[in-house]
Amino acid sequence: MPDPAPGPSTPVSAADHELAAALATEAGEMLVALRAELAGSGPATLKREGDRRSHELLMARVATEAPGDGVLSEEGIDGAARLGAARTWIIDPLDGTREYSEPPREDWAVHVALVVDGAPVAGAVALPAQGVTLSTATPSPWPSAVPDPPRVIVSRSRPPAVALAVADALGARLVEMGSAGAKVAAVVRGEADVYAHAGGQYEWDSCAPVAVAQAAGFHCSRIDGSPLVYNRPDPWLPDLLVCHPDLTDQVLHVTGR
Ligand SMILES: Nc1ncnc2c1ncn2[C@@H]1O[C@H](COP(=O)(O)O)[C@@H](OP(=O)(O)O)[C@H]1O
Ligand SMILES: [Mg+2]
Repeated sequence: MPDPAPGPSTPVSAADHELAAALATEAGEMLVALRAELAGSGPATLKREGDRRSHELLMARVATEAPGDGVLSEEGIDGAARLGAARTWIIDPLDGTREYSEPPREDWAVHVALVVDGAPVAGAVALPAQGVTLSTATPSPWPSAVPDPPRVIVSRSRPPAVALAVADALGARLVEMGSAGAKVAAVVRGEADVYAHAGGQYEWDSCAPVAVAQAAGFHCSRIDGSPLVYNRPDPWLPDLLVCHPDLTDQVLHVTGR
């Protein structure tokens, strides 16, 4: 009999997967309603109130539903408690804040992930304007065949040179989209094949998307192929590769393994 695979020392239950999905969906529904309520009030108000209200909702819900766990949120004040916690929730209350402030754009997301021993073990990415939540509670179908030409998805405001180099090497078509969560969701849903990012991001930008993509069979790593490790003292995690497993070797050949 083979040795059991190494895994987190703290059990993760079905309830954790369901909680991640429920929280991301709930915050997303609030954000959709808030966007309608604030129609006409301008992008700065939408950005400020969207970030703040979603963070407040999620912090209150985690405190009630998972009281002993640590939390790291983009909009919170970080402390040392999460580093000593056996389980830590890593949350981006509104990813693609800029796109949220530009209705009717749909490329923004809510990220909720649970990290144990540095690994995202449960997570959800809500795409509230599309009425969709991807989660580890019900993993998305395994990747289907890569089309010809493949599609490389990039930031609409700051596409990194590495993504353009990958697209060039693969003879791929570029697809522009806001939000890290929306881009990873597009890969998981078969609307793109590679998301290669470099130059800046934080753990909350990629943690829940990576939980969802890994559960659906996609390759997830740093841009050089090394593992993504979460809940470190410094949440700066500037690069990311999520791609169709059939393209991993070709992409890593370009991005520097
Ligand atoms: N160079 C950089 N430095 C810091 N954060 C970056 C970044 N490039 C992208 N991000 C963050 O990654 C998310 C997706 O960005 P993009 O849409 O450009 O791909 C955004 O998160 P937020 O909207 O939560 O701030 C954005 O702030
Ligand atoms: Mg973000």
